[in-house]
Amino acid sequence: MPSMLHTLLPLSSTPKPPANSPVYDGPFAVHSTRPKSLHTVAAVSKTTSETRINNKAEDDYHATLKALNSKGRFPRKSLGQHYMLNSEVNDQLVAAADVQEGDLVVEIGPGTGSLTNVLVNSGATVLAIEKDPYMAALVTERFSSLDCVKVLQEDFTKCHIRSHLSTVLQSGMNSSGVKTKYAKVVSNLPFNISTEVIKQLLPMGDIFSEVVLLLQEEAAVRMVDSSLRSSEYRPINIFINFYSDPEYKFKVPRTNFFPQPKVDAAVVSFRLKQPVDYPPVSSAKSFFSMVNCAFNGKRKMLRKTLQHICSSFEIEEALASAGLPSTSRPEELALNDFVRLHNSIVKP
Ligand SMILES: C[S@@+](CC[C@H](N)C(=O)[O-])C[C@H]1O[C@@H](n2cnc3c(N)ncnc32)[C@H](O)[C@@H]1O
Repeated sequence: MPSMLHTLLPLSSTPKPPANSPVYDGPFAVHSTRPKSLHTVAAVSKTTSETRINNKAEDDYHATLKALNSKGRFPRKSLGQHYMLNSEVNDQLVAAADVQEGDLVVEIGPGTGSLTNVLVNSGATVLAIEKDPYMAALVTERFSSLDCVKVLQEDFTKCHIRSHLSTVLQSGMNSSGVKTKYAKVVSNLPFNISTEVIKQLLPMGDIFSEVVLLLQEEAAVRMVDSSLRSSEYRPINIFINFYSDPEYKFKVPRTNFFPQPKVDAAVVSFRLKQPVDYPPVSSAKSFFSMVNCAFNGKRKMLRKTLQHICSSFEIEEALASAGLPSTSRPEELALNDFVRLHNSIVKP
Protein backbone atom coordinates (compact mmCIF):
# COMPACT_ATOMS: atom_id res chain seq x y z
CA MET A 1 0.00 0.00 0.00
CA PRO A 2 1.35 3.44 -0.73
CA SER A 3 2.90 5.32 2.14
CA MET A 4 0.30 8.07 1.72
CA LEU A 5 -2.36 5.55 2.57
CA HIS A 6 -0.46 4.52 5.67
CA THR A 7 -0.09 8.12 6.73
CA LEU A 8 -3.77 8.85 6.47
CA LEU A 9 -5.17 5.49 7.43
CA PRO A 10 -2.59 3.85 9.74
CA LEU A 11 -2.52 0.08 9.38
CA SER A 12 -4.05 -0.49 12.79
CA SER A 13 -7.02 1.69 11.90
CA THR A 14 -7.23 0.85 8.25
CA PRO A 15 -10.74 -0.47 7.67
CA LYS A 16 -10.72 -4.04 6.44
CA PRO A 17 -13.00 -5.32 3.72
CA PRO A 18 -15.87 -7.15 5.39
CA ALA A 19 -15.52 -10.92 5.53
CA ASN A 20 -16.86 -12.73 2.44
CA SER A 21 -17.66 -9.48 0.77
CA PRO A 22 -18.65 -7.79 -1.38
CA VAL A 23 -21.45 -10.17 -2.23
CA TYR A 24 -24.09 -9.08 -4.63
CA ASP A 25 -27.15 -11.26 -4.43
CA GLY A 26 -29.30 -9.55 -6.95
CA PRO A 27 -31.83 -11.39 -9.05
CA PHE A 28 -29.26 -13.03 -11.25
CA ALA A 29 -26.27 -14.69 -9.71
CA VAL A 30 -24.38 -14.61 -6.45
CA HIS A 31 -20.81 -13.49 -6.92
CA SER A 32 -17.94 -13.42 -4.55
CA THR A 33 -15.64 -10.67 -5.70
CA ARG A 34 -13.25 -10.13 -2.87
CA PRO A 35 -10.70 -7.43 -3.61
CA LYS A 36 -7.90 -8.86 -5.73
CA SER A 37 -5.05 -6.45 -5.76
CA LEU A 38 -4.09 -2.86 -5.37
CA HIS A 39 -5.38 -0.86 -8.29
CA THR A 40 -5.16 2.77 -9.10
CA VAL A 41 -8.48 4.53 -9.50
CA ALA A 42 -9.07 4.56 -13.21
CA ALA A 43 -6.56 4.50 -15.94
CA VAL A 44 -8.15 7.07 -18.20
CA SER A 45 -6.83 7.58 -21.65
CA LYS A 46 -8.16 8.50 -25.04
CA THR A 47 -9.33 5.72 -27.30
CA THR A 48 -9.65 6.01 -31.03
CA SER A 49 -13.07 7.60 -30.56
CA GLU A 50 -11.53 9.69 -27.77
CA THR A 51 -14.54 9.15 -25.54
CA ARG A 52 -13.97 5.91 -23.67
CA ILE A 53 -11.91 4.58 -20.85
CA ASN A 54 -9.52 1.98 -22.19
CA ASN A 55 -9.47 -0.66 -19.56
CA LYS A 56 -12.46 -1.38 -17.36
CA ALA A 57 -11.30 0.18 -14.12
CA GLU A 58 -11.36 -1.76 -10.90
CA ASP A 59 -13.35 0.20 -8.34
CA ASP A 60 -12.80 -2.15 -5.48
CA TYR A 61 -12.02 -1.63 -1.83
CA HIS A 62 -8.34 -0.80 -2.31
CA ALA A 63 -8.93 1.52 -5.24
CA THR A 64 -11.57 3.35 -3.25
CA LEU A 65 -9.28 3.78 -0.26
CA LYS A 66 -6.47 4.91 -2.48
CA ALA A 67 -8.71 7.42 -4.25
CA LEU A 68 -9.92 8.81 -0.93
CA ASN A 69 -6.38 9.07 0.35
CA SER A 70 -5.25 10.89 -2.74
CA LYS A 71 -7.46 13.73 -1.50
CA GLY A 72 -6.77 13.11 2.18
CA ARG A 73 -10.40 12.13 2.79
CA PHE A 74 -12.29 9.83 5.10
CA PRO A 75 -15.87 8.96 4.18
CA ARG A 76 -18.19 11.55 5.68
CA LYS A 77 -21.34 10.37 7.38
CA SER A 78 -23.05 13.73 6.99
CA LEU A 79 -22.72 13.37 3.20
CA GLY A 80 -23.94 9.76 3.21
CA GLN A 81 -20.62 8.62 1.78
CA HIS A 82 -20.90 4.85 1.36
CA TYR A 83 -18.94 3.93 -1.72
CA MET A 84 -19.87 1.05 -4.00
CA LEU A 85 -17.21 -1.66 -4.07
CA ASN A 86 -18.87 -4.07 -6.45
CA SER A 87 -18.75 -3.23 -10.13
CA GLU A 88 -21.41 -5.90 -10.80
CA VAL A 89 -23.89 -3.73 -8.90
CA ASN A 90 -22.92 -0.71 -10.97
CA ASP A 91 -23.38 -2.77 -14.13
CA GLN A 92 -26.84 -3.84 -12.98
CA LEU A 93 -27.80 -0.26 -12.05
CA VAL A 94 -26.87 0.89 -15.55
CA ALA A 95 -28.70 -2.08 -17.10
CA ALA A 96 -31.80 -1.29 -15.02
CA ALA A 97 -31.89 2.13 -16.70
CA ASP A 98 -31.24 0.53 -20.09
CA VAL A 99 -28.49 3.07 -20.75
CA GLN A 100 -27.65 3.19 -24.44
CA GLU A 101 -25.08 4.90 -26.63
CA GLY A 102 -26.11 8.57 -26.94
CA ASP A 103 -28.09 8.75 -23.67
CA LEU A 104 -27.67 11.79 -21.46
CA VAL A 105 -27.44 10.65 -17.84
CA VAL A 106 -27.47 12.74 -14.68
CA GLU A 107 -25.58 11.13 -11.81
CA ILE A 108 -26.09 12.49 -8.30
CA GLY A 109 -23.07 12.05 -6.05
CA PRO A 110 -20.47 10.34 -8.26
CA GLY A 111 -18.05 9.94 -5.33
CA THR A 112 -14.91 8.28 -6.71
CA GLY A 113 -16.56 7.80 -10.10
CA SER A 114 -17.10 4.03 -10.12
CA LEU A 115 -20.65 4.28 -11.49
CA THR A 116 -19.67 7.18 -13.77
CA ASN A 117 -17.11 4.85 -15.30
CA VAL A 118 -19.73 2.21 -16.15
CA LEU A 119 -22.07 4.88 -17.55
CA VAL A 120 -19.33 6.23 -19.80
CA ASN A 121 -18.48 2.73 -20.99
CA SER A 122 -22.14 2.27 -21.95
CA GLY A 123 -21.85 5.23 -24.31
CA ALA A 124 -23.61 7.79 -22.12
CA THR A 125 -22.82 11.46 -21.77
CA VAL A 126 -22.77 12.08 -18.03
CA LEU A 127 -23.60 15.18 -16.03
CA ALA A 128 -22.34 14.37 -12.52
CA ILE A 129 -23.33 16.58 -9.59
CA GLU A 130 -21.25 16.17 -6.45
CA LYS A 131 -21.61 18.22 -3.27
CA ASP A 132 -18.26 17.36 -1.68
CA PRO A 133 -15.64 19.64 -3.27
CA TYR A 134 -12.89 17.05 -2.71
CA MET A 135 -14.82 14.26 -4.43
CA ALA A 136 -15.86 16.65 -7.19
CA ALA A 137 -12.17 17.44 -7.76
CA LEU A 138 -11.28 13.76 -7.71
CA VAL A 139 -13.91 12.72 -10.22
CA THR A 140 -13.14 15.73 -12.42
CA GLU A 141 -9.50 14.66 -12.56
CA ARG A 142 -10.41 11.06 -13.20
CA PHE A 143 -12.43 11.89 -16.31
CA SER A 144 -10.57 15.03 -17.36
CA SER A 145 -9.62 13.64 -20.74
CA LEU A 146 -13.20 12.84 -21.71
CA ASP A 147 -15.58 15.28 -23.36
CA CYS A 148 -18.59 13.20 -22.39
CA VAL A 149 -18.30 13.79 -18.61
CA LYS A 150 -19.10 17.08 -16.94
CA VAL A 151 -18.78 17.40 -13.16
CA LEU A 152 -20.50 20.17 -11.22
CA GLN A 153 -19.70 20.80 -7.58
CA GLU A 154 -23.16 21.51 -6.20
CA ASP A 155 -25.78 20.28 -3.80
CA PHE A 156 -28.22 18.47 -6.05
CA THR A 157 -31.21 19.33 -3.89
CA LYS A 158 -30.48 23.02 -4.46
CA CYS A 159 -29.31 23.01 -8.04
CA HIS A 160 -31.30 24.04 -11.10
CA ILE A 161 -31.13 20.81 -13.01
CA ARG A 162 -33.21 22.07 -15.96
CA SER A 163 -30.82 24.86 -16.79
CA HIS A 164 -27.79 22.58 -16.31
CA LEU A 165 -29.26 20.11 -18.79
CA SER A 166 -30.00 22.75 -21.37
CA THR A 167 -26.46 24.10 -20.98
CA VAL A 168 -25.13 20.61 -21.68
CA LEU A 169 -27.36 20.21 -24.71
CA GLN A 170 -26.17 23.51 -26.15
CA SER A 171 -22.50 23.02 -25.27
CA GLY A 172 -19.62 21.31 -27.00
CA MET A 173 -20.31 18.35 -24.72
CA ASN A 174 -23.14 17.44 -27.00
CA SER A 175 -20.62 16.86 -29.77
CA SER A 176 -20.11 13.54 -27.99
CA GLY A 177 -23.56 12.76 -29.38
CA VAL A 178 -26.65 13.01 -27.13
CA LYS A 179 -29.31 11.41 -29.28
CA THR A 180 -32.44 11.49 -27.17
CA LYS A 181 -34.86 14.18 -26.08
CA TYR A 182 -35.14 12.76 -22.57
CA ALA A 183 -32.33 12.38 -20.07
CA LYS A 184 -32.07 9.63 -17.42
CA VAL A 185 -30.95 9.71 -13.80
CA VAL A 186 -28.83 6.84 -12.50
CA SER A 187 -27.42 7.18 -9.03
CA ASN A 188 -26.14 5.62 -5.86
CA LEU A 189 -27.05 8.62 -3.73
CA PRO A 190 -27.00 9.33 0.01
CA PHE A 191 -29.99 7.71 1.74
CA ASN A 192 -30.74 10.90 3.65
CA ILE A 193 -31.57 12.95 0.55
CA SER A 194 -33.42 10.25 -1.40
CA THR A 195 -37.00 11.35 -0.57
CA GLU A 196 -36.16 14.96 -1.39
CA VAL A 197 -34.56 13.92 -4.67
CA ILE A 198 -37.57 11.79 -5.60
CA LYS A 199 -39.93 14.70 -4.90
CA GLN A 200 -37.70 16.94 -7.00
CA LEU A 201 -37.30 14.61 -10.00
CA LEU A 202 -40.52 12.67 -10.50
CA PRO A 203 -42.57 15.68 -11.71
CA MET A 204 -39.97 16.24 -14.47
CA GLY A 205 -41.37 13.81 -17.02
CA ASP A 206 -40.93 16.49 -19.67
CA ILE A 207 -37.13 16.16 -19.45
CA PHE A 208 -36.44 12.74 -17.84
CA SER A 209 -37.69 9.35 -18.98
CA GLU A 210 -36.21 7.18 -16.24
CA VAL A 211 -34.88 7.64 -12.70
CA VAL A 212 -32.97 4.66 -11.32
CA LEU A 213 -31.82 4.98 -7.74
CA LEU A 214 -30.05 2.89 -5.14
CA LEU A 215 -32.14 3.46 -2.02
CA GLN A 216 -32.32 2.18 1.52
CA GLU A 217 -34.08 -1.18 1.15
CA GLU A 218 -36.96 -0.51 3.54
CA ALA A 219 -37.67 2.82 1.86
CA ALA A 220 -37.50 1.14 -1.55
CA VAL A 221 -40.13 -1.43 -0.55
CA ARG A 222 -42.38 1.26 0.93
CA MET A 223 -42.16 3.43 -2.17
CA VAL A 224 -43.03 0.66 -4.58
CA ASP A 225 -45.69 -1.12 -2.57
CA SER A 226 -48.88 0.91 -2.54
CA SER A 227 -51.19 -1.75 -1.08
CA LEU A 228 -54.28 -0.18 0.40
CA ARG A 229 -54.94 -0.45 4.14
CA SER A 230 -51.26 -1.18 4.85
CA SER A 231 -49.58 0.74 7.64
CA GLU A 232 -46.97 1.94 5.12
CA TYR A 233 -49.46 3.54 2.70
CA ARG A 234 -48.67 7.26 2.64
CA PRO A 235 -49.07 10.43 0.51
CA ILE A 236 -45.64 9.66 -1.03
CA ASN A 237 -47.19 6.52 -2.63
CA ILE A 238 -49.88 8.65 -4.25
CA PHE A 239 -47.21 11.11 -5.39
CA ILE A 240 -44.98 8.38 -6.88
CA ASN A 241 -47.87 6.73 -8.73
CA PHE A 242 -49.17 10.09 -9.97
CA TYR A 243 -45.88 10.89 -11.70
CA SER A 244 -44.33 7.50 -12.45
CA ASP A 245 -44.48 3.73 -12.69
CA PRO A 246 -42.11 2.47 -10.01
CA GLU A 247 -40.46 -0.95 -10.06
CA TYR A 248 -38.38 -2.68 -7.39
CA LYS A 249 -35.38 -4.10 -9.24
CA PHE A 250 -33.07 -5.90 -6.81
CA LYS A 251 -31.64 -5.90 -3.32
CA VAL A 252 -28.05 -4.87 -2.63
CA PRO A 253 -26.72 -6.11 0.72
CA ARG A 254 -24.86 -3.62 2.89
CA THR A 255 -21.61 -5.61 2.52
CA ASN A 256 -21.17 -4.12 -0.95
CA PHE A 257 -20.40 -0.65 0.40
CA PHE A 258 -17.44 1.00 2.09
CA PRO A 259 -17.96 1.93 4.82
CA GLN A 260 -20.76 -0.52 5.44
CA PRO A 261 -24.07 1.18 6.22
CA LYS A 262 -26.32 -0.18 8.98
CA VAL A 263 -28.99 -1.19 6.48
CA ASP A 264 -29.29 -2.96 3.13
CA ALA A 265 -30.07 -1.14 -0.09
CA ALA A 266 -32.17 -1.82 -3.17
CA VAL A 267 -32.45 -0.49 -6.69
CA VAL A 268 -35.74 1.06 -7.77
CA SER A 269 -36.57 2.36 -11.21
CA PHE A 270 -39.16 5.07 -11.70
CA ARG A 271 -40.39 5.28 -15.29
CA LEU A 272 -41.61 8.85 -15.51
CA LYS A 273 -44.97 9.64 -17.04
CA GLN A 274 -45.09 12.45 -19.52
CA PRO A 275 -47.21 15.42 -18.40
CA VAL A 276 -50.03 14.51 -20.83
CA ASP A 277 -50.36 11.18 -19.02
CA TYR A 278 -50.71 12.57 -15.49
CA PRO A 279 -54.09 11.86 -13.89
CA PRO A 280 -56.52 14.63 -14.86
CA VAL A 281 -56.65 17.13 -12.00
CA SER A 282 -57.18 20.87 -12.38
CA SER A 283 -54.16 21.63 -10.22
CA ALA A 284 -51.51 19.20 -8.94
CA LYS A 285 -50.85 21.60 -6.08
CA SER A 286 -54.44 21.54 -4.80
CA PHE A 287 -54.60 17.76 -5.41
CA PHE A 288 -51.56 17.03 -3.22
CA SER A 289 -52.64 19.49 -0.61
CA MET A 290 -55.94 17.56 -0.36
CA VAL A 291 -54.09 14.21 -0.19
CA ASN A 292 -51.81 15.50 2.58
CA CYS A 293 -54.80 16.81 4.53
CA ALA A 294 -56.58 13.48 4.10
CA PHE A 295 -53.66 11.62 5.66
CA ASN A 296 -53.41 13.98 8.63
CA GLY A 297 -55.56 11.53 10.48
CA LYS A 298 -54.83 8.29 8.73
CA ARG A 299 -57.37 6.27 10.67
CA LYS A 300 -59.96 9.04 10.67
CA MET A 301 -62.76 9.31 8.12
CA LEU A 302 -62.27 11.75 5.27
CA ARG A 303 -65.42 13.68 6.19
CA LYS A 304 -63.51 14.63 9.34
CA THR A 305 -59.94 15.15 8.05
CA LEU A 306 -60.99 17.21 5.01
CA GLN A 307 -63.23 19.49 7.06
CA HIS A 308 -61.09 22.57 6.67
CA ILE A 309 -61.38 22.29 2.88
CA CYS A 310 -65.20 22.14 2.95
CA SER A 311 -68.07 21.10 5.22
CA SER A 312 -68.56 17.46 6.12
CA PHE A 313 -71.86 17.53 4.21
CA GLU A 314 -70.05 18.67 1.04
CA ILE A 315 -67.39 16.02 1.55
CA GLU A 316 -70.04 13.31 1.86
CA GLU A 317 -71.64 14.56 -1.35
CA ALA A 318 -68.28 14.58 -3.13
CA LEU A 319 -67.52 11.05 -1.86
CA ALA A 320 -70.89 9.86 -3.17
CA SER A 321 -70.39 11.46 -6.57
CA ALA A 322 -66.91 9.86 -6.73
CA GLY A 323 -68.58 6.51 -6.02
CA LEU A 324 -67.00 6.17 -2.58
CA PRO A 325 -68.64 5.31 0.78
CA SER A 326 -69.31 8.25 3.10
CA THR A 327 -67.26 6.47 5.78
CA SER A 328 -64.10 6.28 3.60
CA ARG A 329 -60.69 6.62 5.24
CA PRO A 330 -57.56 7.78 3.35
CA GLU A 331 -55.83 4.39 3.55
CA GLU A 332 -58.75 2.88 1.57
CA LEU A 333 -58.39 5.16 -1.46
CA ALA A 334 -56.18 4.43 -4.46
CA LEU A 335 -54.73 7.18 -6.65
CA ASN A 336 -57.74 7.15 -9.01
CA ASP A 337 -60.16 7.40 -6.07
CA PHE A 338 -58.34 10.48 -4.80
CA VAL A 339 -58.43 11.97 -8.31
CA ARG A 340 -62.21 11.46 -8.56
CA LEU A 341 -62.72 12.83 -5.06
CA HIS A 342 -60.60 15.89 -5.78
CA ASN A 343 -62.47 16.56 -9.01
CA SER A 344 -65.79 16.29 -7.17
CA ILE A 345 -64.70 18.76 -4.51
CA VAL A 346 -62.82 21.16 -6.79
CA LYS A 347 -65.04 21.41 -9.83
CA PRO A 348 -62.88 22.04 -12.92
C1 LIG B 1 -23.51 6.85 -1.30
S1 LIG B 1 -22.15 7.84 -1.89
C2 LIG B 1 -22.01 7.11 -3.48
C3 LIG B 1 -20.77 7.46 -4.23
C4 LIG B 1 -20.65 6.80 -5.60
N1 LIG B 1 -21.79 7.11 -6.44
C5 LIG B 1 -20.53 5.32 -5.46
O1 LIG B 1 -21.39 4.60 -5.97
O2 LIG B 1 -19.56 4.88 -4.86
C6 LIG B 1 -23.00 9.37 -2.13
C7 LIG B 1 -22.24 10.50 -2.83
O3 LIG B 1 -23.12 11.63 -2.91
C8 LIG B 1 -22.42 12.82 -2.51
N2 LIG B 1 -23.43 13.75 -1.98
C9 LIG B 1 -23.92 13.84 -0.71
N3 LIG B 1 -24.90 14.77 -0.63
C10 LIG B 1 -25.03 15.28 -1.90
C11 LIG B 1 -25.87 16.28 -2.46
N4 LIG B 1 -26.78 16.94 -1.71
N5 LIG B 1 -25.73 16.57 -3.78
C12 LIG B 1 -24.82 15.92 -4.54
N6 LIG B 1 -23.99 14.98 -4.06
C13 LIG B 1 -24.11 14.64 -2.75
C14 LIG B 1 -21.44 12.32 -1.48
O4 LIG B 1 -20.38 13.24 -1.32
C15 LIG B 1 -21.02 10.99 -2.10
O5 LIG B 1 -19.98 11.17 -3.03
